Amino acid sequence: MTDCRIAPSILSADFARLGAEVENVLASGADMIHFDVMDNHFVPNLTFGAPVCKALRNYGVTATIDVHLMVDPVDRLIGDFLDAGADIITFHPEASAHIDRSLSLIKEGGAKAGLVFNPATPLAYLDYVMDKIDMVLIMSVNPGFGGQSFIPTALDKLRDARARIDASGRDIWLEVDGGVKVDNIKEIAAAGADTFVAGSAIFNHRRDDDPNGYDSVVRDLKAEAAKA
Ligand SMILES: O=C(CO)[C@@H](O)[C@H](O)COP(=O)(O)O
Ligand SMILES: [Fe+2]
Repeated sequence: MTDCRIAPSILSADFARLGAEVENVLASGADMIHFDVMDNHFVPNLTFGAPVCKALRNYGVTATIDVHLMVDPVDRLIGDFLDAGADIITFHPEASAHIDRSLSLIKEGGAKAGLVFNPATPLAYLDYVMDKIDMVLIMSVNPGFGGQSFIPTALDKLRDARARIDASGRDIWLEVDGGVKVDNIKEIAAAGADTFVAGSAIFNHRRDDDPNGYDSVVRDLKAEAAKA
């Protein structure tokens, strides 16, 4: 495979040391930061909002911040995240009454836009908005929590999404989120993903003998993906 981006989900980071965790994981070779926003309504969990994204920017984080909105409704928060410095904003189509409008809000604000597909949500939502999409995010767990197991049917869905992206001729990233580990990333990459969210696989595998704590696991994820 050519592209391979590792996007650590800070959901599994130590929140009390968030700035340092982000700094360390980026210094370990991660390509971007995955920022999971949960509202205890669209998903049964509550995390953090735009002020935390802004705080990371103020701390000095310049890397791509990939905001995964698990909130309903979506539109009111888009402006907050654009102001907070988000580079990519993705949302679940079920959570927007006007998907085309939500995508336009993100793009007009200067960020990349994407749709997120739960395991049982059909890719048909892409049909009439492909020209506004910069990223397709395939959930390989039901959203709400880190540390769940990869749902194997996501592999077929990735292949389907890859075919749609290739047919579009556009530069659209195909991200996968949930249960990505060193021992399954090769198969996931072979199914067409180029951007890999990994939360527990990274933050639960800190090594004190690595210069930045996460060097070994980020290197192993990339090496396995490259074998696809
Ligand atoms: O969006 C979500 C969960 O809803 C994810 O981004 C998880 O945070 C990924 O965690 P792991 O499955 O990699 O531990
Ligand atoms: Fe996520």
